Amino acid sequence: MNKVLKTDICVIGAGSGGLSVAAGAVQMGANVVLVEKGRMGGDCLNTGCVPSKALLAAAHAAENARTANRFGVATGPIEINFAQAIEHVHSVISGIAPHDSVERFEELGCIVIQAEAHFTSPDTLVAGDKTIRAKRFVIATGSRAAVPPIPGLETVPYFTNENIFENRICPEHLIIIGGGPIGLEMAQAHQQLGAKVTIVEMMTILPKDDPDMVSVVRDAIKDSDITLYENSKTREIHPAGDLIRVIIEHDGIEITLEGSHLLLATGRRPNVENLGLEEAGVAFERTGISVDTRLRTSNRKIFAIGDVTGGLQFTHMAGYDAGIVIRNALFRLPAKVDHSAVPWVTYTHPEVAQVGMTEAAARARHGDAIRVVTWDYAENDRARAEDDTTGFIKVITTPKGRILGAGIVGRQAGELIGLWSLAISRKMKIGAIAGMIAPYPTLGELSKRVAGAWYTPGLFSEKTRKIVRFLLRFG
Ligand SMILES: Cc1cc2nc3c(=O)[nH]c(=O)nc-3n(C[C@H](O)[C@H](O)[C@H](O)COP(=O)(O)OP(=O)(O)OC[C@H]3O[C@@H](n4cnc5c(N)ncnc54)[C@H](O)[C@@H]3O)c2cc1C
Ligand SMILES: NC(=O)c1ccc[n+]([C@@H]2O[C@H](COP(=O)([O-])OP(=O)(O)OC[C@H]3O[C@@H](n4cnc5c(N)ncnc54)[C@H](O)[C@@H]3O)[C@@H](O)[C@H]2O)c1
Repeated sequence: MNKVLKTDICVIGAGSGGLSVAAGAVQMGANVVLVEKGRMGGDCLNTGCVPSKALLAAAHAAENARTANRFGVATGPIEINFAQAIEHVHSVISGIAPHDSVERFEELGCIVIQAEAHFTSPDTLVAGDKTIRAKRFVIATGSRAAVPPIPGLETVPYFTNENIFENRICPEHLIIIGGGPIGLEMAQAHQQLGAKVTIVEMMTILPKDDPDMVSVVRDAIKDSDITLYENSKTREIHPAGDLIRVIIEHDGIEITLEGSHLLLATGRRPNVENLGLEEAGVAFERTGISVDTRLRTSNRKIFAIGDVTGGLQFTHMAGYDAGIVIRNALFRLPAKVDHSAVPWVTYTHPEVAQVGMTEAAARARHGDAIRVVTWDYAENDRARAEDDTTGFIKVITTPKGRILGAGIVGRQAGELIGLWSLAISRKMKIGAIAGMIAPYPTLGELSKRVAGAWYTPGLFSEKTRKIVRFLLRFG
């Protein structure tokens, strides 16, 4: 008979969420069992954030070399070794992997089981030849690429995020279905590394972001050699000799595309299958495991975090969820999730970053009782010096200046959004940002200037002029 392992916390899935719970809980004195069926580090390390940003870094190097001429730097024709770019991707993964490894987690004091786990009852999990009983379980099994029901798809080879970073030959023509963050980041990475790229999106690109910002990204994509079809239905897919034929409907017209490779980037499905969720009494839907604001499932001793809950699918959210679970499970504090200051960034060129409410969300909640201020990169001296003046920052406040949301499209938008995340989470008013001293010349000045713009109508008004003239009478 299996030996039963008894523990305080059992975590299923060693990705961004599961590793954060395990590392935090064990270092705070809990006994922790961590179960992982695949590679330690999950999607983010192996097939998500890390490889995609590493590939983008290689692509940016190519693009910078290609455009260096405008600074008077001649590079001559550039040569791209795609396989070497992929080597760079894998060396970055290998560099980070020890931090997420079995060895490190065992050293921290966790028992790590490398097997697929499933519940057999509300308080029992089986993983390989081990049976685990835990005071609390945490399901952090993540998500996988959703495969849309396109007729003929099964007749051709295709990439998803799971295998594209294994491809060492630059695609001659990469057709990408889906214009969300994965589709756009991979489109630019491959185009800048030498591939011809076509994107087919059934709605509009980046549908979760502010349309004003998205239109700046759309212009950049159209200015590059990427072909973009929005509002287009993919009708069918066939092999065509060595090529892949994709038939789409765009503006009522049938268009036939032929590519050497195909990437599906059409969203995610939560990993809820074969987990024994019914046996555990854990309710779930197609979109993910249902959780309350404390991330408890319908079985109060089982929590679910990260992508498997189908919420905001980002590494930093899986990490944030982990903190909520630790407070609930270890300290018995009724900590609840607060999504009012969640940032996200899409690493296109230009980057798009958002935190808090978009303008549309703020209008839906507050009607016209909001103020919207913007400031252009073209007015920023650092952006001019670096010859990258595309983009703007937009901030949404209440009439009294409480910050509701901020969006940035442009160079380093992801680095700039942190200030606004802090401001919203600390419920700061826009005056705090306007009063900050920003070093010159930095892109950070964009934040100060947009906050200053909030005061411009009042500051340079007839009323202010009258007050100043009155005060000047006294010497
Ligand atoms: C191409 C791409 C780029 C991305 N870029 C970014 C980015 O730039 N920034 C960002 O914030 N987010 C990004 N994301 C999203 C990010 O990767 C996910 O939000 C994050 O990995 C979710 O973490 P998780 O812990 O919920 O799941 P995962 O990291 O997927 O981990 C789940 C783990 O559970 C294991 N598992 C599943 N079922 C079982 C089982 N039954 N038994 C045992 N183990 C099991 C899996 O093997 C996996 O290792 C990107 C995603 C993709 C695909
Ligand atoms: N920079 C980042 O933080 C980053 C990067 C990549 C991924 N991610 C995370 O991973 C998630 C998944 O990314 P994603 O881009 O796959 O998903 P997504 O859901 O964000 O976007 C998928 C896109 O595909 C389109 N689509 C769906 N079915 C289609 C079809 N049959 N034909 C044409 N278009 C279709 C959708 O309209 C949508 O625009 C993201 O939502 C995000 O949470 C984050």
